[in-house]
Amino acid sequence: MRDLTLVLLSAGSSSRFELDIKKQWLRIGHDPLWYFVANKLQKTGFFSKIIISSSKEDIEFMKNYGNFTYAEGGDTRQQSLKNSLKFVETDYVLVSDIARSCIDNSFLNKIISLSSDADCIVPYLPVNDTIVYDNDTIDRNKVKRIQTPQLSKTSSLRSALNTDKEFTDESSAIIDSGGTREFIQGDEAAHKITYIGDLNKIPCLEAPSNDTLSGNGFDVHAFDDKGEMYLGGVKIDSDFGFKAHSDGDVVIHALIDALLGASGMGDIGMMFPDNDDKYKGIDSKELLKLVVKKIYSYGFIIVNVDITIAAQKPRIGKYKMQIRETLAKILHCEMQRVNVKATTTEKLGFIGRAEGVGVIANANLKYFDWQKIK
Ligand SMILES: C[C@@](CO)(OP(=O)(O)O)[C@H](O)COP(=O)(O)OP(=O)(O)OC[C@H]1O[C@@H](n2ccc(N)nc2=O)[C@H](O)[C@@H]1O
Repeated sequence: MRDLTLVLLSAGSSSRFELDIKKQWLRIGHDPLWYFVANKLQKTGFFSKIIISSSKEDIEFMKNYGNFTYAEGGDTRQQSLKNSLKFVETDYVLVSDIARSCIDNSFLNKIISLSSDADCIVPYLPVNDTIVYDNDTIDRNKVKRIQTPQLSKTSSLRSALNTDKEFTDESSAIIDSGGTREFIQGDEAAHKITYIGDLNKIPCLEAPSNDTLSGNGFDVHAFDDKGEMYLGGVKIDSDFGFKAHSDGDVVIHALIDALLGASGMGDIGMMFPDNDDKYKGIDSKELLKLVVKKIYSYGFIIVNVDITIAAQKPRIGKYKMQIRETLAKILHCEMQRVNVKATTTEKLGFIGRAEGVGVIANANLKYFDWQKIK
């Protein structure tokens, strides 16, 4: 058995998937698709290391799930592969697209254990349809539908990728550089998810968990005797604002922490450090929009949020509806799923002494149910 590294390419933008969610973040139970695939392949014991190529911002979140080696993706599949090869120390490397999510062990074992001295071992499927190429009908027996995973000699692949030409698979690059490849019978089950309709052709994927994921957020800001006041994205009539690095919208900050908490993405200070000039005076609605985009792209949907504003002043009542409308629009959910409460502390503590405002928020999320759209 060869000493082997697995490279899983998962840095795609899912541009052809036409949903807010990136396909590698579809959930199988509680597991994102990329983790479902990496975990399954890790359990085969075939690989001395598993390298996953993904976008820089996704890698931060992915580290929550597993102790794989993460390589920053590039603008193209080939660039992502080159970046991943920097971490490969074995003579052989198996490269697969995360979107081929149902590779079974017998298929994998057939590729890995093939005794061949070719630079690349390539699974393919025959073509059953009539093929017309540039208006000419061609011999379909000479046509192959190439699949991954492909097994390459690491040195051959590295030198083959030392080119300005772009290839969509390893074997094409290796052949172009004068290397050799051996074809092996592919597997229909190793179908690649490209379009939403492909979800019907991936038998091994189970439905996402129906659990509700709950998170909470808490934030406080002291009053400042100058500046404008915003709460829940709404301008509040007052001659004082909040002491803060941003616009001090303590409602949105608590809500962001509730969303980050429910999705397991840490907290607001990790995502928007309060010593980063980029966020000085920033409209907190922009921070919320960034968080909501991540929530949806990572495969969550927002069920409801509930916010309690503890303040002796300002009076919140007349702003509640406007706050709910503003937040619901940013959260992409109906207004009845956004509840806003206000309370005083009966003049007790720093809030009762009107030194500042405290907010507690709760958010409930579910996983996007892709089974309903396929
Ligand atoms: C919105 C922003 C950006 O402009 O600033 P403000 O406008 O509120 O000042 C920040 O995201 C607002 O982050 P927030 O988390 O409320 O600030 P802090 O309470 O100071 O915490 C900053 C960071 O320190 C960490 N932290 C905080 C308290 C603590 N005892 N230990 C910690 O390690 C937290 O994990 C957080 O990520």
